[in-house]
Amino acid sequence: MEGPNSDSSTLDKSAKIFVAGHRGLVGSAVVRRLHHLGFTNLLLRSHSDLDLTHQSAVDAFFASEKPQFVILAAAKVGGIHANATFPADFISVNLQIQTNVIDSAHRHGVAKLLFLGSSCIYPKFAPQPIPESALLTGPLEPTNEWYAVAKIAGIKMCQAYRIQYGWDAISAMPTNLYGPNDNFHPENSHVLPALVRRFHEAKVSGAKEVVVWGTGSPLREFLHVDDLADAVVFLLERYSGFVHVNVGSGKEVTIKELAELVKEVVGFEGDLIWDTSKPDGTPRKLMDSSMLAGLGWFPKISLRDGLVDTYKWYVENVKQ
Ligand SMILES: NC(=O)C1=CN([C@@H]2O[C@H](COP(=O)(O)OP(=O)(O)OC[C@H]3O[C@@H](n4cnc5c(N)ncnc54)[C@H](OP(=O)(O)O)[C@@H]3O)[C@@H](O)[C@H]2O)C=CC1
Ligand SMILES: C[C@H]1O[C@H](OP(=O)(O)OP(=O)(O)OC[C@H]2O[C@@H](n3cnc4c(=O)[nH]c(N)nc43)[C@H](O)[C@@H]2O)[C@@H](O)[C@@H](O)C1=O
Repeated sequence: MEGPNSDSSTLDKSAKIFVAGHRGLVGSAVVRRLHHLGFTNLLLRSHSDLDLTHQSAVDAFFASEKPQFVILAAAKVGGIHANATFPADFISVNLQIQTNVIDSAHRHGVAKLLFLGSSCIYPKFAPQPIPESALLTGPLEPTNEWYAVAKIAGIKMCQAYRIQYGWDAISAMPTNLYGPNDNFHPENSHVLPALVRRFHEAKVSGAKEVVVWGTGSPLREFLHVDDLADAVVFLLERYSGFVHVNVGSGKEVTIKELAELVKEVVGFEGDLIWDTSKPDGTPRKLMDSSMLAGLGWFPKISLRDGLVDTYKWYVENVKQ
């Protein structure tokens, strides 16, 4: 799906841009967006070619390739179950990747870096919609506090390098994302891809019911990854501020409403069963994206359209 806002791009189309994590949900969407805009000199390395937790390998990569811009979309990512089950991996891997990339990028002359965090950086009971100023004002949601602490450290590292070296490192905080190349793992993924897979498999097998986690009452804000990629390029080109920037759709739904929508889009005709032994997580996390709106960026893809697009991609690429 085409993003609308970064079309009048100002960067040189031959700029050497390293998109870290280009095979993931976000990284692949950023690559699609940059290609659409005519960028011709993208620097890409898969995880097997360059493990970003290896400091010396990352440093050698930056020393030899000398990218001009970096979009840091490589991370250890997962849904509520993965975050709560593998806390050591989520804090350790993320701290290593972002520390290695940010520090090497600075030392080897990268002009600008964009770090991707997440809405989970905010306190569990932050004011709604959540402004950027809510950072570090209260306790985090326990299911993802390890991941959140790493992401907060990433924001602070960008700010520290800006203060000490005048280096142009910025941070974007997306809300819950979905789209092509998402992780559709049955347990470790986020809710939207998990439900796409579960409803699709139930439809194909003729199952009478589908189990959905929690009570269905938590509210979540979803943004299609093509909108996010558009915002990322927009910020890379037009924002050089100290404060991290929220990137949301401004629209929230309950998990129950989401499950009903996925059921309808997939075409499953059975019942929903709620497994209340599973955690709900944060009750609500609607971002206040007025700072980004003030810069002139707005999302374009509705949840229904984005879900139809994602299900089509899933059927064509993941399941027969
Ligand atoms: N998905 C979401 O809902 C949200 C995501 N974000 C943020 O967006 C960013 C990207 O997330 P997303 O695209 O969803 O995640 P994905 O898991 O889809 O992609 C992450 C990418 O990083 C790569 N990667 C992981 N570890 C390493 C490593 N050690 N060395 C090199 N590459 C590595 C992965 O490769 P491989 O698969 O081979 O390991 C993968 O290509 C993250 O910073 C995340 O916090 C923010 C808010 C919401
Ligand atoms: C983006 C954000 O994502 C994570 O936070 P989260 O928003 O809680 O993520 P989630 O998508 O996994 O769950 C959303 C809600 O949905 C419910 N739910 C129902 N059924 C399924 C289900 O089948 N799978 C999952 N995963 N959740 C389900 C689930 O119980 C919860 O109430 C962070 O850890 C962190 O990674 C982060 O930053």
